[in-house]
Amino acid sequence: MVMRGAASEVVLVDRNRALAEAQAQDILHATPFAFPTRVTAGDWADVAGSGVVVLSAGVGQKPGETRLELLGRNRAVFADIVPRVLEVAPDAVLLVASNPVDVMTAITTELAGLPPARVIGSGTVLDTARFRALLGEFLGISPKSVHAWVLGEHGDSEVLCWSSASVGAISVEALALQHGRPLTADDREAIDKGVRGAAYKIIAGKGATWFGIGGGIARIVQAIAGDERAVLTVSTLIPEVEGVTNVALSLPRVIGAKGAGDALWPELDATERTALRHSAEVLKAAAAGL
Ligand SMILES: NC(=O)C1=CN([C@@H]2O[C@H](COP(=O)(O)OP(=O)(O)OC[C@H]3O[C@@H](n4cnc5c(N)ncnc54)[C@H](O)[C@@H]3O)[C@@H](O)[C@H]2O)C=CC1
Ligand SMILES: CC(=O)C(=O)O
Repeated sequence: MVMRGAASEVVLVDRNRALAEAQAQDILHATPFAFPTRVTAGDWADVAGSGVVVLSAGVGQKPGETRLELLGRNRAVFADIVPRVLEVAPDAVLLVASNPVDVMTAITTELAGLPPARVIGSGTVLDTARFRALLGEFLGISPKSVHAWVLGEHGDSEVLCWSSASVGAISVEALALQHGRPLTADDREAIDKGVRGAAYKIIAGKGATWFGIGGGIARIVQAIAGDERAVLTVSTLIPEVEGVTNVALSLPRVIGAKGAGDALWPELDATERTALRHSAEVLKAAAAGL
């Protein structure tokens, strides 16, 4: 957030106060090279008046663990922190990052008793970024100029929307052909694996993922703070998707000061539509299991 100038003030709250203070100092020292942000460590009272509260407390995956396996532990953490946040910042947009982020978004919406628009999960903002980055690498094009989306669960059942992936006014497939390097089934599989398996690979190497999600969270906060009406793939509780009711998952949504606005219902091919239904069913079952 400091590197993007997404906030005028950032307060870090962690039950490990020494850690929050150390991180706050370290980040503050980057501000002369970034944006003039006030960065402090604080207690819940210091969250008062926030426009956005990012909820990232809890446990992360150990190597090989799935996101859904974290559910019970992180639900208990959120049952502790969500009421504390609402007590001091009742008007904030809540932005959930803790995993499994879709089910945690549904749980937070319920715990907070807020309209779904005010409780956003970072969802597939990160997977979408990974997809764009890998397609950009393959095509030799800036990832910022690649328009491609990952929908559904932020997790194993996520849906890479190949049918609508484009650059400029041309599909990625046609562009790859124009470049004389057609996108083969093996290329697609490698990109799919690179997106879907990214967290497992990074966690095996360094214990956690930091920078991709940091960039994604900052982008969402910036869109809220600037009331941008930017389209980002985030998770919110949806009454119905592909026949599955009352489930939180990612679709492209319009993000502004009030949180997540309308979904842009994507044009999907039959395989993607089936995969989105499966993803919704996986998430619904995980929430029901709890
Ligand atoms: N949505 C996404 O794309 C991503 C989600 N994550 C998720 O974010 C969460 C955090 O990940 P990391 O920062 O790597 O973990 P971490 O273990 O480094 O940090 C979690 C922090 O939460 C604090 N905490 C735990 N319970 C608390 C409570 N009741 N009150 C206040 N603080 C509390 C801990 O002291 C710890 O410092 C995990 O669930 C992880 O899976 C991580 C990366 C990407
Ligand atoms: C940890 C996680 O959810 C990710 O990096 O995708």
